[in-house]
Amino acid sequence: MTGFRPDSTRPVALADLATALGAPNPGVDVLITGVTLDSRAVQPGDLYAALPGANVHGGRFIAGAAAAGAVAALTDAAGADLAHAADVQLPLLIVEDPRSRLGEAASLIYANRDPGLSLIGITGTNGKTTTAYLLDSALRALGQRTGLVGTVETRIGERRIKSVRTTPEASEVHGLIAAMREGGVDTCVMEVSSHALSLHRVDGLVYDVAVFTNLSQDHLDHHRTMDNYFLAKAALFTPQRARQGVICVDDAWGQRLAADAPIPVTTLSSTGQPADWRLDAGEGSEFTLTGPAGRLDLRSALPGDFNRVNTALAALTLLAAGHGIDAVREAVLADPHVPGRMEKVTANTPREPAPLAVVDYAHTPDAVAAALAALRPEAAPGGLIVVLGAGGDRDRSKREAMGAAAALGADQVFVTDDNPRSEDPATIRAAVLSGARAAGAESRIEEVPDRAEAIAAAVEAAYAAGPGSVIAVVGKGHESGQDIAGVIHPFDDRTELAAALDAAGGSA
Ligand SMILES: CC(=O)N[C@H]1[C@@H](OP(=O)(O)OP(=O)(O)OC[C@H]2O[C@@H](n3ccc(=O)[nH]c3=O)[C@H](O)[C@@H]2O)O[C@H](CO)[C@@H](O)[C@@H]1O[C@H](C)C(=O)N[C@@H](C)C(=O)N[C@H](CCC(=O)O)C(=O)O
Ligand SMILES: Nc1ncnc2c1ncn2[C@@H]1O[C@H](COP(=O)(O)OP(=O)(O)OP(=O)(O)O)[C@@H](O)[C@H]1O
Ligand SMILES: N[C@H](CCC[C@H](N)C(=O)O)C(=O)O
Ligand SMILES: [Mg+2]
Repeated sequence: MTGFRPDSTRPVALADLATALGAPNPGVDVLITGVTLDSRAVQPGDLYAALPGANVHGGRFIAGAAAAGAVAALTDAAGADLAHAADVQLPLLIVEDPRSRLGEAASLIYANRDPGLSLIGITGTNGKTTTAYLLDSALRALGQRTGLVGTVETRIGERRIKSVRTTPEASEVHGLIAAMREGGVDTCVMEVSSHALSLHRVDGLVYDVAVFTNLSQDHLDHHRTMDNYFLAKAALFTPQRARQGVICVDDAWGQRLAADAPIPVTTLSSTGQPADWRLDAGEGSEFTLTGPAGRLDLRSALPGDFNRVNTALAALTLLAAGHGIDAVREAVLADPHVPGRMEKVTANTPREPAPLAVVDYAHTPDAVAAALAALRPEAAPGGLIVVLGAGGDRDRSKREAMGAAAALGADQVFVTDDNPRSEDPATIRAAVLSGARAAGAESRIEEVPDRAEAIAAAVEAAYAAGPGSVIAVVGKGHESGQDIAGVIHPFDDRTELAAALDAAGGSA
């Protein structure tokens, strides 16, 4: 749960909601003031959406929801059967696919047909969080009050709360937009995951600008094929969901999206593909953007070619949203802080010469390759050392490729645990290791199950490699816990890395 709900609501009569959803009217005169799909989060006056799930049918919790103050439930026939079997008296709105109606219901309940603020939605496999922070920082530099919804946190102006998922469920998303309107937010920047699109989490919202970063392997556990994964993302670039698009056409998926999108789009290329805007890399982190509205000389605050692209996408999104080119140039140069993405970590008492130590969120094969390529120029004469694992209960087929990308991109690889979740950690490591071993020499690859020990071993290896060495701890970025068998153990790569650097300093 995000924990944000609007303070005031405009109650909706159950009969009106039934009409809007095309559900039979239960004939009970109640007013609805909120909505949730989690019985544990019900507040008095709520509609409880009892949805069928992968583990359980929400219909099982209708009694609990009623006890907590829900005044009606939205469900399907199976949910209604469960409610009747439990002798629950709550009025029911029964529709065929309640998940697909939740956005519409929430939009009505939270009066979001006209949200009263600008909405920017960012999708793509990698770069959503980074681009969202870049945009948020630039919008604030432009004097706007901003809202942010994404992997790291949800923010309304200065109020912030840690995120559980990248894009919350429709009931929360709509509650958030209403709370942002109340809080005087001018623009909300939202990461829109492919899960969100395929699971109807952003139904009922129309983005002023939709942004596409890139597509590469991830989440095939959910989408099965890259084509389905692409189509889930492409659904954002339709008139029902967005007024216009900003699309990076560096990969073939972006090119396909730009060619097929039934909305106006602005394209960007950093690789020489035909596009409206061309990105030319300059010295260090500098680059120029050249396109129909002129030329922009910009600089990326974060290392890596890909961060030039993210910065360029942020700039083009602001132009698309109607900001002038001079204002955009200034705003994009405002220094953003992006937690856990290419974030430098330093020791309190470093033993000099200290290695460059970076925490990054790369958890796909493409991102691991991109992050290591970004750090390669820094790694001389010492080596580039990477620490990584892969998450459990997620796409299994990316693990070998992540290991291979690590062995190809780094000189030394420490394979460790990420969030094993319900899976056997050794099995996950074995997949990462086999990919690494297939791509690199055995002597450069080591398995250290405990993540803190792996980080400490990487620090020792960096000192052994000598001056100019680099350590990249990737996969968990901003995360503050490690999920092992459903228990979240406090763990922050940045803290562990700083502690390991300090310990190495102390041992000098
Ligand atoms: C595949 C997926 O996204 N599943 C989501 C889905 O699960 P589900 O429908 O199968 O849920 P279930 O456990 O069977 O329960 C059924 C229903 O009963 C409800 N329930 C359950 C128990 C209870 O006591 N009371 C109650 O009301 C649940 O809220 C749910 O609506 O609905 C649940 C409730 O909202 C989500 O928690 C769950 O997300 C799971 C935990 C998840 O991890 N999703 C990840 C993969 C995800 O969404 N990731 C994306 C992409 C990340 C990125 O690349 O950035 C994200 O946006 O974060
Ligand atoms: N434009 C990009 N192209 C390729 N790799 C990128 C790009 N931007 C960031 N990365 C890499 O991907 C990692 C994840 O970036 P970020 O958190 O911004 O993406 P995300 O799309 O929000 O990911 P998630 O879906 O997990 O929330 C970064 O830490 C970096 O290694
Ligand atoms: N939003 C991504 C985050 C993955 C981060 C990584 N640390 C992992 O646990 O796999 C997901 O839910 O797939
Ligand atoms: Mg993200």
